[in-house]
Amino acid sequence: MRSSTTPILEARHLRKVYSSAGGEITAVGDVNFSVAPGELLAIVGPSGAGKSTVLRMLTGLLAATGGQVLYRGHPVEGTPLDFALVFQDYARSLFPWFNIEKNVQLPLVNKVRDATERQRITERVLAQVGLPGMGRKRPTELSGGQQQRVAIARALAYAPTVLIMDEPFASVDAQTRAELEDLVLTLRAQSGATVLLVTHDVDEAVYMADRVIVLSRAPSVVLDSVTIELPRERDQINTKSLPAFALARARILSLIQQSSRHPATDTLATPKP
Ligand SMILES: Nc1ncnc2c1ncn2[C@@H]1O[C@H](COP(=O)(O)OP(=O)(O)OP(=O)(O)O)[C@@H](O)[C@H]1O
Repeated sequence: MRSSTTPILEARHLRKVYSSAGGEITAVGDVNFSVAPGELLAIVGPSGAGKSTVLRMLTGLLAATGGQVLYRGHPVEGTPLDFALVFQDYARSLFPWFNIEKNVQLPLVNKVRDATERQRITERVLAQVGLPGMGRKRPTELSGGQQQRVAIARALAYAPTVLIMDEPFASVDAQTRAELEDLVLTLRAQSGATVLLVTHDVDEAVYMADRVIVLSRAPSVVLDSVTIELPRERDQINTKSLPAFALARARILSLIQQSSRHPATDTLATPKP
């Protein structure tokens, strides 16, 4: 998708300086980008580039030191109600003492007042993520991949306008990872949601995204915004065999490698006076 339309989300001169006992660390230097409605935007960069920090600022969970996040043209103060978040650590994002249904329904309690309707939505999303009839089980009775499906179902139940995912598939095996990537692509096609995905995995970013933002080492800036020239319908084997896939992958990997070879001088902690 091209971003010729009005952006739904914008990062303007985002900056984040963390203060810790050892001094100050400028994690995010000056990050600027915008996201079009319905776009799937992946954010990649070297380890420690500040990808998660940028994502947390976009969600309003973390205050920026400088700059602004705009959602539909308005500054974000606190997480907008139509955002849903999925993180890497499914084991900590599900409540082990609640069954699957209850876990999926928790964020819906204030949004959908009618309990029967909540139950109907829960059953629908569990079927959509391939876990029909599993609602009465507890998270510990499910595999890691199944637990992450529940986390995705919970986000989906909320019918978000913007789905934010931070390394959502990093803790599952390669086969499950591929299945979950395809699941998110299918759900995104059905819902039309805007999706932001932080990932370490350049192949995953190219496979899933419409566009990939490449961050430099900290203090990060956007090195490039790479539009992925692949058909919208993706397939784990055929898409990855296309020349356009290899070209985008090579370009992004080379940017990350170059960035890693030239460490930014102000990455190191500056001791407090
Ligand atoms: N709460 C915090 N307090 C102090 N420093 C932090 C905090 N959170 C992150 N940092 C530092 O900010 C920098 C960026 O961290 P962040 O987790 O955003 O990067 P990342 O690109 O997501 O990393 P990775 O790819 O390794 O997951 C790192 O140097 C990290 O140590």
